[in-house]
Amino acid sequence: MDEHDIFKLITAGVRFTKKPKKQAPAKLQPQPEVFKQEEPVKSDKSDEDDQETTEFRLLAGGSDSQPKRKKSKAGKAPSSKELELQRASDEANETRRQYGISVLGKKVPPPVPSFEALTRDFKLLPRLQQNLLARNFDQPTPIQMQALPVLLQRRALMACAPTGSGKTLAFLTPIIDGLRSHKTSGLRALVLAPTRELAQQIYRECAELTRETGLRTHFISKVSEAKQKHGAECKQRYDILVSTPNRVRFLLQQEPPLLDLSLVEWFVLDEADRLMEEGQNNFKEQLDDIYAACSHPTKCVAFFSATYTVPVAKWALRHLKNLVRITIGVQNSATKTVQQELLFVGSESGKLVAMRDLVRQGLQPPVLVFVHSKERAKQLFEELLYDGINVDVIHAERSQHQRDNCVRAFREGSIWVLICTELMGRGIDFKGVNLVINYDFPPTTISYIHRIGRTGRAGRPGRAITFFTQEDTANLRSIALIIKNSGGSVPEYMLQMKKVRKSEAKMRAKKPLDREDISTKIRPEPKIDEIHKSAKLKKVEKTEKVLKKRQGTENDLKSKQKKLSKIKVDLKAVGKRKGKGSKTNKM
Ligand SMILES: Nc1ncnc2c1ncn2[C@@H]1O[C@H](COP(=O)(O)OP(=O)(O)OP(=O)(O)O)[C@@H](O)[C@H]1O
Repeated sequence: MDEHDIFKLITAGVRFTKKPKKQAPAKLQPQPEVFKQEEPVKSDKSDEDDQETTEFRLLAGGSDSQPKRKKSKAGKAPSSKELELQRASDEANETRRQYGISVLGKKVPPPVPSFEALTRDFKLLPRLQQNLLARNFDQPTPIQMQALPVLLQRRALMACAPTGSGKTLAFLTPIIDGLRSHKTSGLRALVLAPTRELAQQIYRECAELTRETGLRTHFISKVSEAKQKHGAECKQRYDILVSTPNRVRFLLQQEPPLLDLSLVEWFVLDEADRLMEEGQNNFKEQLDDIYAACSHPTKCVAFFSATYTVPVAKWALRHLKNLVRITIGVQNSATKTVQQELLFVGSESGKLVAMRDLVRQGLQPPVLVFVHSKERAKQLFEELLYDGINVDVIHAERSQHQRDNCVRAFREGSIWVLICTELMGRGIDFKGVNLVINYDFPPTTISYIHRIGRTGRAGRPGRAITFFTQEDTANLRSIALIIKNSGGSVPEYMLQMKKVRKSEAKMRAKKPLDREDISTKIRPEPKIDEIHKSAKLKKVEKTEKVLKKRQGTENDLKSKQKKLSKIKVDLKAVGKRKGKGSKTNKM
């Protein structure tokens, strides 16, 4: 079995043989036969769910789009046309079952089993055909098999397929085929991704696929450059724009706007669930403005991700006409090509010991290491650099130039270990990453699925090690379940742990644990007055809580709270001046 065979098998996900209705629990059943566009997606109350917004559902291969067998009138034999339709539909469903493809929607076109069938049936642009052939891919992946014909028919699509299963090609090919040749009218396709690195990667793939088609693709690297590229005086118009939402919105907000999106026929969101997240520092608001500016009445809208949340599905069902939903394998699950391990390291300082142990045993580069903040990324970088490891670090505080260099060096193999934050957790396709280390426990299962998906891509095997301490046990059960569901083994006690309340899981996702610094430096013992002050601060906070609960006049409460917060600010200022001196580290 070669790499490609493994890829096909793995990305096809789990297959289920149809069981009689009585035996299968309701939540494991495929979707109902008739597709109801208006019906909101309900959150499955499955045990695995540790987040309010996460939808875990096992979907059987097959389709609700299957034409129902017409009863022949008064025993009349079906016509040859009817028989032909039935045969085609049975064949499509068999392919779907074989590759773990589930579809929801009306009249979903059959999956295309080969690139030859695709080019023949859809008469793909000849130059695009050649560019696809040049990639030397033997066969479309399951998501490509089903998403390509759907998008080539310009249907609205919400697609969910495992990490590293070729979703990028699944949306770029129909865009390029749909646009065909360059037009000077302006932008006709917009692809949005949550990070600059991912947008740049999509742009590079688009540049390869559009080679010699005449189509012009642009990636907004610097907004300052965008004025010349897109402003009114710009003569050379682009056909496809790949960007992050904030850059696009910035250009739309200029007076006069530097972007005209009224001709956009293709609107694609990669990592759609991340882009649609609401709340502070999220993209949803920007996306609303951008979507409103894409006023073309018949634009094709497509959402892609390896994970989906209920609000995204609800939005799609409410706003997109004639929507098709595709799921490959089990929704919101980790890719099966990754061998996953959970490693108990005791305490924060135990992580450095474990890391050094792994290095001593011999790391097989390239290795990606995830931590939860830029501060921690810098700290770990210093430590590993000191150990003489060929390491670099990437986080939002580094300049664009530094980030680009870092990504390039890691791709080229001159950097062996790359420390990163959530910034690199999604979408980035580093070829051949052998190992992902979750130095800091991922804040959510969704984050875990994406982080470990940086390895084990395109059918290659990968390995992921997740460190956990006593403090991380709250989310341990849900991640252990993800590992179990993707074929890995985990100790039984982890699965028996208490389920975290949704509110707590949500809070943890928003506010990760306050962890001890990563350092082997010996720190001075805290001075007595500092200990005293931190105890006093705790007391103040406690009193504040009690006051909030207590009934009393509002004014009284407010003035007391004012006094307390002043004391708190003063104490914090003292604490800050003393800095990290109060922390101890045992290493
Ligand atoms: N048909 C194919 N056969 C083999 N490899 C493929 C095929 N299509 C794409 N690939 C390769 O698979 C790798 C992963 O593709 P891609 O980055 O599109 O994955 P993805 O599904 O978007 O992953 P993620 O969810 O992590 O963003 C890429 O290196 C790509 O070149």
